[in-house]
Parts: sequence; structure tokens; C-alpha cells
Amino acid sequence: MSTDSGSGSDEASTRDDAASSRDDAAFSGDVPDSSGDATPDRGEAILRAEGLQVSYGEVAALRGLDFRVADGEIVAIIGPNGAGKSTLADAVSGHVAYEGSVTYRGREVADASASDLVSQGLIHCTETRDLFGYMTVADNLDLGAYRHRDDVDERREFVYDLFPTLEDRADQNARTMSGGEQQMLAIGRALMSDPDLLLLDEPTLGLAPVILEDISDGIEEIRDAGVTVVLCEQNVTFAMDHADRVYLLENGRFEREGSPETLRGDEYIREAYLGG
Ligand SMILES: Nc1ncnc2c1ncn2[C@@H]1O[C@H](COP(=O)(O)OP(=O)(O)OP(=O)(O)O)[C@@H](O)[C@H]1O
Repeated sequence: MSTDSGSGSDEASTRDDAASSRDDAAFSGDVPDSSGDATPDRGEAILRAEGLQVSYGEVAALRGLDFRVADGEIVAIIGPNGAGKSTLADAVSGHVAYEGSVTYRGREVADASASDLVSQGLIHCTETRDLFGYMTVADNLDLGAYRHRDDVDERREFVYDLFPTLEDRADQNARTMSGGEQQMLAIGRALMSDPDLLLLDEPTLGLAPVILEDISDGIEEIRDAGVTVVLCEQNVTFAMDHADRVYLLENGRFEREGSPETLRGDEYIREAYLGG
């Protein structure tokens, strides 16, 4: 079944495309896991993938990923440009066709439309933010709540507590907000959808350190409010500072997996991503 929801999936592969790349891109399954902490013990898996593959025509973007995210965790997917982080987020949120299996709360993602997944609490905050630039901050937030009209005021209050700038700028058009403010608005709008699982794709992209602190505090508060977070991030330091577990994605494969503490001690991670 197609998972096309009309948001950029025209270029995505068919499942046959993905299948055709299976042989030359098989997953080795031997992600180094010296940590002993790979299995989440915080709760039941809310999200699980087995043999997840995505291809765009000839390009194999994800080459057979196995992962699980437990209820209440912050899990970071780190990796360089082109590693496949956004593709992973797109596959999990039903925006791109995939091979293998991805289940959200035990149900195959491909069997639901992207909008059904939103109704079930799986919310994807994309790298491009997708704000309505000529609408106000307040209206953008309200649009986030279009499928969940209960407790809107409570959720808006939570968002305003998290990012007070948004309340101060409630009547300002989104396009006139700074990059950092727009990122806060994108996360705030996602929260208005009442997520159980929030996929954040590159929330730190292009942001100044002072704004990163606000986003940082926000992510941990979101988790503390009971939302599971999958953080796709190129900023490895930021991701390591906030995640409970981390997967390193390179060229469509997981190369490392473990707790931030363990990965900070990994020589390859230190040299390639943490400046030695
Ligand atoms: N719609 C598409 N059509 C063709 N190729 C694509 C498409 N989207 C992604 N790709 C390719 O898939 C690979 C993974 O891209 P993806 O955007 O998922 O990586 P990423 O880790 O999110 O990168 P970045 O951090 O730069 O956003 C890249 O080689 C990219 O060029």
C-alpha cells in the first residue's frame, strides 16, 4: 500500500524500487553495541523498525535499519548530510514508501494514512518547518490543533510556557519571525497536535547557540510532559546532551548505537564527530 500523503513523496520510490536495492544493500546487522544499553528499559516500544529500507530510484537512502524507541525516551538519530535522517523521519511518519516493517504502537505505518498517524499522535516536525508565513503565530498554533480540539487552551498554555517568545509575538506573522523563533513555532505547532511521539528533524539547523539553549530546555520539558521524542540531528553534541540513546546513521546504515556516555567514549565518534 502506498503511504503517499502528498507531502514531497512524488519522488519517493515504489516498494519495488526498494526491493530491487535489497541485494546490494543488505543490512549486516552488526551495529557495534559495546554498551549493553541498547535495549530500552524505560517502557514498551512505541516505535519499532525491522529491515527498514527506502530507495529513491537508484539511490538507496536507508539500507535495512532495525531500531526501537521506548515510550518516554528521547532517541537521537545522528549522522552527516545525506546519511538518511530525514528519510527515516519521512518513512516513520508515513510520508515515503518503504520496504521492511515500521510499527507505531504495534500497527504497521504503511497501513495508515499520514493524517491518520497524526490523529494517533505521531507528529513529524520537518526540517523545513512548513509554517504558514502570512498567518500569525497564534493562527499557526491553532492550525496544529485542527484534529484535536479538546484541551486546546491547555496545550497553548503549555507551548507558551515552553517558549514565552511565542506568546509575546502571538500576533506577528510567522514569516517575520527569526529562524530560532520559527523553529520554536514549528515545535509549538507540533505540540498543539497533542503528540505521543514527536519526530524532530534537525531542530537546531542554522540556529545561534543562545537559541539552542531554549530549544534544548524545550525538548527535555516535552519529554517530561510524557511525549516520546525522536531527534534527527546533525549537531552531535546537542543530540548527545539530550538523548537517552543514540543511533549513528551513515550512508543509510546504523554504524553505532548506545547511550551518549558510551558513544562519547567511542574513538571513531570522538574523532569523526566530537572534534577528537
Ligand atoms: N526525494 C528524493 N529524491 C531523490 N533522492 C533523495 C530524495 N530525498 C533524499 N534523497 C537522497 O537520499 C539520501 C538521504 O537523504 P536525507 O535527506 O534523508 O539525508 P539527511 O541525513 O537528512 O541529510 P541532511 O542532514 O543533509 O538533511 C541522500 O543521498 C539524498 O540525496
